[in-house]
Amino acid sequence: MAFRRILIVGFGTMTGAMVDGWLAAGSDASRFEVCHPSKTEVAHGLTVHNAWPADTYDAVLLGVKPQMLDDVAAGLEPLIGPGTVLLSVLGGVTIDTCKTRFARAAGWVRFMPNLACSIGKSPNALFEAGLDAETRHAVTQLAEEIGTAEWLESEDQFDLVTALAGSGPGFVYRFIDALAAGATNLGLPEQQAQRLALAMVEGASALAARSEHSPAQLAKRVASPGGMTQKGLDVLDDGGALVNLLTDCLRAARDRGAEMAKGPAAKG
Ligand SMILES: NC(=O)C1=CN([C@@H]2O[C@H](COP(=O)(O)OP(=O)(O)OC[C@H]3O[C@@H](n4cnc5c(N)ncnc54)[C@H](O)[C@@H]3O)[C@@H](O)[C@H]2O)C=CC1
Ligand SMILES: O=C(O)[C@@H]1CCC=N1
Repeated sequence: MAFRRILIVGFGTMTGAMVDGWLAAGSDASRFEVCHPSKTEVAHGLTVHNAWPADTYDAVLLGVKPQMLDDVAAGLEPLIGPGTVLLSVLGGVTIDTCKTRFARAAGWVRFMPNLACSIGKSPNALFEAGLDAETRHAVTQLAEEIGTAEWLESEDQFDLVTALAGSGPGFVYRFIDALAAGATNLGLPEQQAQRLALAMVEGASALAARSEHSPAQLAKRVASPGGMTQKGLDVLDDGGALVNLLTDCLRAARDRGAEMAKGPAAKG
């Protein structure tokens, strides 16, 4: 079985990037429909419904902001019967919350992509409840069309995985900016620093992805003993500075997910 008809509720940055990826991977635009109360057109000429459609779909992809869940849940529920799987990309919204809102669904999936799905490079974290083996396979296929499928067998680590793989691009973009800002602080023209930082990260990550060496080994291959790179690495490694900073960063993002899961009052 494959998901042939998917209704998207909340067609924004994230679900738009997912559709870009699915279309690039060969899906036909007719596979997707969008439900939005005010939009008349969306990218790629997908069909837009301004009211809840009286139709059935293999899957509903929920992509509104988490704070908007209860604004759409009551209207959407009648569309999600025993033939429809609920796929949610909402950060900090648990499977139990999805089950409560859409109790009759064929199954519930937390599907955590990142924006690189638009180029087929998203590590997609997945957690499900209620799926049979065939439907779980269909979700795996859907994820693999836009990157990789990483199933979690327990929801406990979902917020941490979201912080790492979903929010991660935000942290990497900040790192690229910071590299460029550092070089600018030291005298390089800003535009040139940004160009070099971005091209360097692109090349370094592409190489790491296809190298037989781990990132730790690659760092050693760059650093000549007593040379320039080692001096720079010593700054990052001093007292575990970089690891500590990134642990704090991931902890803050992860814990925000748990806070959001407690309910609308916690959603800032
Ligand atoms: N942006 C990212 O990199 C990632 C976002 N996510 C999740 O994706 C979800 C959406 O985030 P973004 O795409 O960044 O936000 P966004 O603001 O770009 O998208 C939300 C969309 O929902 C639409 N919307 C609002 N009310 C609606 C309604 N009543 N009916 C139908 N559509 C409605 C908005 O017009 C907008 O297009 C969030 O829950 C977030 O946690 C998950 C992973 C990564
Ligand atoms: O910032 C957020 O809450 C969402 C979840 C992962 C990426 N964006």
